[in-house]
Amino acid sequence: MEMQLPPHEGAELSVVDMHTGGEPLRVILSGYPEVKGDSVLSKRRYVREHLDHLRRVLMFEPRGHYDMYGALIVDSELPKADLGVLFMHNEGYSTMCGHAVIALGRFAVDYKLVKEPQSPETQVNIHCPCGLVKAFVEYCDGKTGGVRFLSVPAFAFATDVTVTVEGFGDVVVDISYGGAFYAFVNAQRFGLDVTKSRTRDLVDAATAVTNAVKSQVKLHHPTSDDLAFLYGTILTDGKDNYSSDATANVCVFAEAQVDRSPTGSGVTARVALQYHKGLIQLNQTRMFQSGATGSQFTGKAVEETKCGDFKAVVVEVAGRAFYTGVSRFVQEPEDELTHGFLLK
Ligand SMILES: O=C(O)[C@H]1NCC[C@@H]1O
Repeated sequence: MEMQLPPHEGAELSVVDMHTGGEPLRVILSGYPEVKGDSVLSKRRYVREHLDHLRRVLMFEPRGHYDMYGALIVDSELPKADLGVLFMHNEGYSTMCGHAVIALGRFAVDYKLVKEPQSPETQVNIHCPCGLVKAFVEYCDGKTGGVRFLSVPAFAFATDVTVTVEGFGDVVVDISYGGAFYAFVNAQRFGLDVTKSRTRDLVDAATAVTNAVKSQVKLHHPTSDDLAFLYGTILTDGKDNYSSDATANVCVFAEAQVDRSPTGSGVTARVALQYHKGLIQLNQTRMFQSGATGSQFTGKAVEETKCGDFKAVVVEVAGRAFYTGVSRFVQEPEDELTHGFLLK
């Protein structure tokens, strides 16, 4: 049987689906109108204000699901960038996404968004809303492989901050930035284990922390107000002292969305925090494991730098992404659920 749709009306959107450590990435190939704005950050504002219906179509059911994640490739204003990208999820548009950068690195080489690929690694400069991220894609005999990236300067924003969390009382959290801000807490504080507890219990605790930090701590970022918001909470196994063993964490971000991967921007922020606390040295590679799927990324601080007045580090994260398929979606005008819906 031919893989063709019967005659139909309505808009079409085509995508390539990938995953990195189990976390989906839907890369949008076509179907979006021009995204206006003279910078990636202003384009992020533009899609939020004018094109949000398309995020719902591609992220929500029946084409996506509660935990779907997407990437829209846009032009960048930076001469050094090979591409710009906007990230989307169940609640809106994030500023950084490591699992997406790992997948997009491969995608950019395979779909020829960079000039001549080089072996053993091809560099792809990806302009994310948080800034320029440099990805290095293994490339051999015409095939792409693992990806490592150097993120924007990452820094510990505040440590040992006490917040009052509904249902749990006073909780001490650390807040760190890895292209997006996260709160970090040892899951033990809630009697939970990031690798064994029910996902729902981890989500409830992490969401309560996120709500508390959002309402009780004012964040700021030295370069842009657009970056100054809490993206999520990462519950950890507390194994922050350097070890050759992996340390596990679960990231709950956006609207109680659960990352299946170890979270690239979360690993970046966590390494910055560990470095700030003197628990890891420059170029000491640590393994980070997703409590959700067991998938792993490596992370290491490679250089000291500054971000405004914050002492910061450049963090390198590495992982692997895979293709899962391609889809051509349609929106039939008679379909009353065509705009998308979510079940909580
Ligand atoms: O790997 C990351 O950084 C992302 N994964 C989903 C949530 C974060 O944006």
